Amino acid sequence: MIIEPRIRGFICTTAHPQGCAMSVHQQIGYVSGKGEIPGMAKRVLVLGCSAGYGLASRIVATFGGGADTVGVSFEKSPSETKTASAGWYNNRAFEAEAAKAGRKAITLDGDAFSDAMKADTIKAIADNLGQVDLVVYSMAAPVRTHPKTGETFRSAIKPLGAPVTVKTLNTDKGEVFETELQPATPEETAGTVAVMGGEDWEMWIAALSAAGVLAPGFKTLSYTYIGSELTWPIYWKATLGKAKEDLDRAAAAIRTQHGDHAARVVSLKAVVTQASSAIPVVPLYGVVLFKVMKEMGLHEGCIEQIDRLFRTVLPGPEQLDDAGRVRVDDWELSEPVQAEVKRRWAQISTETLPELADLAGFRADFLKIFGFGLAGVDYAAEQDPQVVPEIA
Ligand SMILES: NC(=O)c1ccc[n+]([C@@H]2O[C@H](COP(=O)([O-])OP(=O)(O)OC[C@H]3O[C@@H](n4cnc5c(N)ncnc54)[C@H](O)[C@@H]3O)[C@@H](O)[C@H]2O)c1
Repeated sequence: MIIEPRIRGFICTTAHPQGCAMSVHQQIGYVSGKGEIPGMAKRVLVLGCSAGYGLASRIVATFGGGADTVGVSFEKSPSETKTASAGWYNNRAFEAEAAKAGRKAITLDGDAFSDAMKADTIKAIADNLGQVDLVVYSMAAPVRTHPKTGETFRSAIKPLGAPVTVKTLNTDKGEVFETELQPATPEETAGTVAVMGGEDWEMWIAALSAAGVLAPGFKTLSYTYIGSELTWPIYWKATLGKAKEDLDRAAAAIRTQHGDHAARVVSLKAVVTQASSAIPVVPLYGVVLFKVMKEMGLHEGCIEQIDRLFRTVLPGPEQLDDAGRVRVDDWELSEPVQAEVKRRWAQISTETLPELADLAGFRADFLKIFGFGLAGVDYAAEQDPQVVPEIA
């Protein structure tokens, strides 16, 4: 079949197998081109391994650090007539490239919040890697069924306390408009913390530790977003921020149990992923930010951020913020970048968008998540949705 993008709001319901393979291949090329990262963990577990920051972490671990990996994600497999989700293709492409490089890559697909997936993962680690030295927690999910109580929680992307009026962007139409967002109820806030907070991360570390598959001196990282005050009303000072604050609590609890260096929350920059595209305000902030950072020569996507995290930031002298977090959002939040973003933000409208922001770049990045718009892929060619072609 000929596979084309089918976009519904902020998701694309199709994915291109060869395009996803090309995207993985290009990210591997970026990391390999920078050479080896000395001293990196050699046995790595990535939770949320199939897309965005988790996929980038797995790629950097294997192709920068020479690591064997176990990855966990929740993706949809293909049928004869339907494409898989992009992450499923990414996983197959990653496994093939890792095998070619002589590295182990075992991927488990299913609900990482469940006890069953934790047990399967422990077995996969014990059978294939023995233990892990690094656990990356890079999950972004809309719902979580609690493994002990069976209760299902949903995250809500809402402000706290009072309604807020914010500028946002319809990325399909290229229209900037104001919208009023209603505040979360206490239950919605608690639900968001239950889904995106630190409890599941702690449960993973407890389960891995009890099973004896964490190597002595292991480290675990969980990713957060703090961002600038332009996005705070819907992010950092909103339901998602409450969930992310809970990661800081969880990191401290893991450190108390496993040592001062065992757990860190890492604050990353805004990038285009499936998770971030769904948050109001963030795409508008993103299109302005990307244009400014590109003009200043500071732009990074997932792979550039995560490569910098493992190659430069973590091996360097430890620099933590007041809450004990590692910061790789330093370029995004630097004074010159934020001053210019804020100047443009005050002027942003549907009319000024083409001049002040990079909507075309955002749209291209969004399509790339699903394997569309990559150079070197023949989109007019027939594809078998059940086959991920190898990129030579
Ligand atoms: N995107 C950004 O701009 C940004 C910025 C800073 C920090 N972060 C953080 O990075 C982390 C990853 O976000 P992303 O944007 O890369 O997300 P993403 O949507 O690209 O990837 C999410 C991953 O989670 C997996 N997943 C979702 N539900 C699952 C489940 N129940 N079981 C197993 N796997 C599941 C998906 O399969 C996928 O691998 C999040 O903590 C996010 O807050 C993102």
